[in-house]
Amino acid sequence: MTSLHSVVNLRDARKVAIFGGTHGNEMSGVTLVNMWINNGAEIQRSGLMIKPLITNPRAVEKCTRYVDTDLNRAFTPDNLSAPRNEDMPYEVRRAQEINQMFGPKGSPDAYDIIFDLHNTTSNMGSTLILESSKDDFNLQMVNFIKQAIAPTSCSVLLNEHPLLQYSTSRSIGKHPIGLEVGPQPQGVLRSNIFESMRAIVKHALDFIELFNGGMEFQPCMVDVYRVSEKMDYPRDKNGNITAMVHPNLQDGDWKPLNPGDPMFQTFDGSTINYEGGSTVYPTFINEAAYYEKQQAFVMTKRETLTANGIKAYKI
Ligand SMILES: CC(=O)N[C@@H](CC(=O)O)C(=O)O
Ligand SMILES: [Zn+2]
Repeated sequence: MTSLHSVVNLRDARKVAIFGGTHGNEMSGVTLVNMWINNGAEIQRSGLMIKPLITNPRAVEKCTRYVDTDLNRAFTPDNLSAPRNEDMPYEVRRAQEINQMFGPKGSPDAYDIIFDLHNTTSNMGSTLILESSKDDFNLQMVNFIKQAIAPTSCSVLLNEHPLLQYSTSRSIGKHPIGLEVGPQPQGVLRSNIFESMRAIVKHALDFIELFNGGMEFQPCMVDVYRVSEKMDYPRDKNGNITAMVHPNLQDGDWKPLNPGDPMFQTFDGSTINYEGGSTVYPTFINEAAYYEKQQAFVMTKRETLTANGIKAYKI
């Protein structure tokens, strides 16, 4: 391909974690991880240490997103370094425990790859979530997965925004990767969503095995949707919503929203249009968990990233 992008040598990846139940009511990840804890044959790969973990067992038990605070926002430097005490929110204590087991975040001891399994009530299909546009390993893995499941589509959401990025459970690993599959209601298990998630995890593990085995992956391009802005529902002065996602936008995740297109519908039937200056690609449209986060959907822009080729070197 180009001389700009070459093949780089990376250390092989030996320690892999699969997190489920970071949100206790997202049932595909909870069920798959519990299944793999009982019998890990399906996720074993030669030369790999693969550890499935229920990250928020109390929330899973209650079938709720979280108990005290959102675990997938809790892995901040402040939380992780706070002196331990019993009055801390449960999820902050749990974040410290998980960081000890799979991190420490930013250290050479951290797990190489952490998959975190989520479900959304939005019509997003299968989506891989990246936190860096520069991570050649993850970009190559995503490219491999996309090709493996084609013609079924798998979108890539890049959350690399200075203000909108958050401190995820997976962020303690060297190569954090989220897997978000929907639509699936909270607390519900749907076979199609479960199987899509399962297939993607298996392809990802195949990729890691091939990489460790010495396969060289050529430079590639990956189409991504980069998070640019979040959009709240229209609200009154008490904070109550005054409009719903417009029927034209509902379930239209990843479809272009052009200036002037309908966005919300008020209870008395009037339409609120998108007034932005350029086309965006909304996703997480009407996600149930985001009402409390004042978010009706997130806007993204399309971009093509280029990844270096990669090859493992052994030490
Ligand atoms: C619906 C949902 O929980 N989505 C995840 C996305 C992610 O893992 O980055 C979250 O907000 O934490
Ligand atoms: Zn989630």
